Amino acid sequence: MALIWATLVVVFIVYALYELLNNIQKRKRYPPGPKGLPILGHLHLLGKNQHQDFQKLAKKHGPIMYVRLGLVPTIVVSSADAVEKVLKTYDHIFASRPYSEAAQYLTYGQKNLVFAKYGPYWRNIRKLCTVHLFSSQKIHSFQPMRRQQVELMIESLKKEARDRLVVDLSAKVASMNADITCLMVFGKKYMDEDLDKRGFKALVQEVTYLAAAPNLGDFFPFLGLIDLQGLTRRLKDLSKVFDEFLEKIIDEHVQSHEQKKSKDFVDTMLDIMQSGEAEFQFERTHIKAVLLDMIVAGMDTSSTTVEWILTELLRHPHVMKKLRKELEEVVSLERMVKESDLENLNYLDMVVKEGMRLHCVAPLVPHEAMEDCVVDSFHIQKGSRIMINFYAVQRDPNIWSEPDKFLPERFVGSSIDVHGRDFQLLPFGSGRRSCPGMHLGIVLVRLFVAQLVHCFDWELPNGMQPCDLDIDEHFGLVTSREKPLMAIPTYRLKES
Ligand code: HEM
Repeated sequence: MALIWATLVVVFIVYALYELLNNIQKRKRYPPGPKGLPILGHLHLLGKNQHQDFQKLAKKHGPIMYVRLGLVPTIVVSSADAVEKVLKTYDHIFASRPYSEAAQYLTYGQKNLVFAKYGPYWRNIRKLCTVHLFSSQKIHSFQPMRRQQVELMIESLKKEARDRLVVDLSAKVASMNADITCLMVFGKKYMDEDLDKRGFKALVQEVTYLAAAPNLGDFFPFLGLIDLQGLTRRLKDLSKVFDEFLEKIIDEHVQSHEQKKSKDFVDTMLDIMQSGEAEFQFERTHIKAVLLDMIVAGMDTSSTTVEWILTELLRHPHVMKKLRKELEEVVSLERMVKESDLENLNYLDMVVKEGMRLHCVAPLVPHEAMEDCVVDSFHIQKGSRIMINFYAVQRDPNIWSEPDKFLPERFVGSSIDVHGRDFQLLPFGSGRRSCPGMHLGIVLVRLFVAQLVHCFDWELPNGMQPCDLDIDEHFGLVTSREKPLMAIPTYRLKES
């Protein structure tokens, strides 16, 4: 009898606690959001372009919106004010990254910088990359190499101009940027075939596509093993290709390590690993994970930004003309653009800012809440995925007039820049997880755009009119043009 009473008391206490917790939860005010389905939550609302789907939903439900992706509570942030709260006021709470199958398989269990969980490992790796790759001194030291690579691209375009060939500008810029990234990080160039017959551009794009595709394994962990969509199999295949390539690079560096006078980034990381002096665990897999970051984040972002800016210049000939006039005045038709010219090109600066605003290459960036937090009186629970919709912010009609138009003049007399302090324009993010490659990215984008506009007149193929040039997007962690940008160059500088 005593046992029955004791059991009843325990059941009653458990029930009372459950009710109490439930009531506390009910009193918490969660952000508004659309009605979801049982089990799936809101996954069915996501189509090909998630940034645009979320933008439409946020117009109805507000800038801090709750959706449930399978089992994962998700907060979508879509206004400059709300982004400021997340990336500045509560940056210490939202600075982590969520688990994903992509991060798991491509980056050796989140050992890279882009997907690493917030904590001492991430802090150390970030410091290492900042000192040895992204410091102003390092960026400056690669200037002659950048000039040489840009000159090579211009020479090859001159040949194509003589033959009146239609050029795949997307591929041209991507290939030059791949060479620059390889020289900077690995100390030498690699051919497309060194990686795989599909080449750098295609494989890097596959990485950024798979990293953002809604993989059921991310939202229902037990489905990861079944891999209903076949996405995880594709991730594993990709990871094998990159792993073999990175192993080869590390082996080459180990073999030539002692004889080398000047050390590249891989040598520096090997030194740190071999010295055993790192205050954190640092082995071969960690080096491979960080190198993969540099290939993916370094190669695709800058060239995709250039691709979008050139697209808009071709769609707006009067802007192209005005930019060319500035280049003629500052640089002259006697010579190519030098990096030292860039600071004198004010209209170029506006064109680049407007291009980055309109075509945010990283439109939807995932963060993770490390603790419960209240933002704008809404409760956000620990472990929630936070999707920052930079695309929605940068096209918000409450901030930007005619937000879908390409209007560089909107920056005349404006102090807004892209460095992470102005929350209405954040192509590089802001706060702890903001882009460490920002200064390098800005130099590359400004240099490539200026050089291509200064050295060549560009004509669309098959008599296509500027207004017919499409701006269809291929959504991914980096969002590029759906189809490559094609144009015919005519060389315009005075031949010496
Ligand atoms: C125009 C060029 C670029 C753009 C628009 C861009 C944009 C971004 C954005 C939006 C983020 C995420 C910010 C956040 O989580 O809130 C990011 C992170 C990152 N970017 Fe860039 N990026 C560019 C160039 C580069 C380059 C050239 C490199 C390296 C060679 C690079 C390396 C990284 C890395 C490693 C991270 C992860 C940082 C972390 O999680 O701590 N990026 N970038």
